[in-house]
Amino acid sequence: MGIPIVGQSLSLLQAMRANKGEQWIQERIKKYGPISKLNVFGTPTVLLHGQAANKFIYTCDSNILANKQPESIKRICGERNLLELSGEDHRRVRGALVSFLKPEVLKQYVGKMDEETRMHLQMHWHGKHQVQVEPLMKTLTFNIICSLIFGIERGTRREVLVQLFKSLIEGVLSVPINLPFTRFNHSLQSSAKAKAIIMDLIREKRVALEEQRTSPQQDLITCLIKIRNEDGSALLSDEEIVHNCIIVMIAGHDTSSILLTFLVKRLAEDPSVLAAVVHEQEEIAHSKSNEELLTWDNLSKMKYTWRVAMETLRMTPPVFCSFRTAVKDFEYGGYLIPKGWQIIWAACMTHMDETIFPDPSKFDPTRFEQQKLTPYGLVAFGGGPRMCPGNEFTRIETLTMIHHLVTLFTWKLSSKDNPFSRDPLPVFKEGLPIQIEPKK
Ligand code: HEM
Repeated sequence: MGIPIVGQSLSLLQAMRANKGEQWIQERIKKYGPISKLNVFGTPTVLLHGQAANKFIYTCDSNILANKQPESIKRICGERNLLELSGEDHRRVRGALVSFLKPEVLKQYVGKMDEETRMHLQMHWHGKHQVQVEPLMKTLTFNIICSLIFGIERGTRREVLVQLFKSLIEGVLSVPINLPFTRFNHSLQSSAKAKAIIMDLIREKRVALEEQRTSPQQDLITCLIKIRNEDGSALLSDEEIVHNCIIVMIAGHDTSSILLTFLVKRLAEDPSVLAAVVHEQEEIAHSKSNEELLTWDNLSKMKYTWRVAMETLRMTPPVFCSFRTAVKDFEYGGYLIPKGWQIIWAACMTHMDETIFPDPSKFDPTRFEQQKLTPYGLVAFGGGPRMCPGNEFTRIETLTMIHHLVTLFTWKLSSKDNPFSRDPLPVFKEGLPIQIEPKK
């Protein structure tokens, strides 16, 4: 089990920071097989690996395996956030979120996302010779969430919220010591201010709904206020709305900005993939005027581009490993796993399994043309009842941004080496600088 308390945490964290997490896990699997015990963050832990393990974890009853997040997330987001809930509570709150994040509802927001994307490009890309992709993609996904989730237009209020979220997020993976001047303390203070702003928004939107000045699907907050139980009472408390807006912002903005960053890198490195994406996107661009916003119908024609995104998610999934906790003793693969033990799994290790993805080291978007997706093989968005409810949201923002990038600009990487670490999400050391030129 390694040195007590520290166990294998340090070597795993070091491997992740050096972007060698996959190798670290692979070596353990080679040495000990797909089920092995270790000690991570002072807790006895079992590492599970493989497609069957993915299926078991994703579909396991929450009476056996509970979701487990660092204490800091619970304290910063609030205890009613989706990641902390299980059973009926989880189903109810998740159902409410999905009622806004489902494709039938999101399709009406394609134009709004497109407007945000165009404004972003106007402010941060046009007229520049060099940009840093990673921070810019974060700004983009942040603004898109502000617009669609909070329904806040650009202006002072959005700026205040953006600053609060930046500080709030810095504490999410910090040591939860609440002393003045710790990162965690700043984060808690920012979280309290952000929660107060969201609470004000709830009050304003409730009045707007009563006065019929807004539609029930105007943004996520309005949608959540409007959802009722059969007896007419509110399905979610105001506290639940606030805590879940914060978790959606945290879960939603970094992950999709990472996908967009890796896509820009991939397109710069792979001329044949770039050419096919440009061909698909220019056909769509030529079918409309520059002023016309993208539509759901346009997105449904971006099949190859989305396959490139899926292949990017396969090879560099933003979420590397996740945790659950054993709520009671259970048996898996002939081993007894005791109550209280932690389960760690790097679901994405199946992305490199050649029995699921032949020639797994080759970047090949066309594999998704022929290949029927093996269940629990491609799991960048997780699986089962906790599968990412933001996957459609991600698809819309990714396709919209890539459409504009490849039709408006050409680019090349400023440097050959662009190392990134996992902290735990991928972070490029130099932010991925690129040189850009407008297309003639
Ligand atoms: C490339 C983009 C994204 C990736 C790779 C991603 C990945 C994931 C994964 C792997 C999980 C499941 C974790 C587990 O089972 O432990 C998850 C959950 C979640 N994601 Fe995403 N996500 C992305 C974008 C988004 C977006 C845009 C939103 C919101 C608009 C979002 C909101 C959430 C929420 C709320 C959960 C918790 C679900 C639950 O516990 O029921 N994600 N995500």
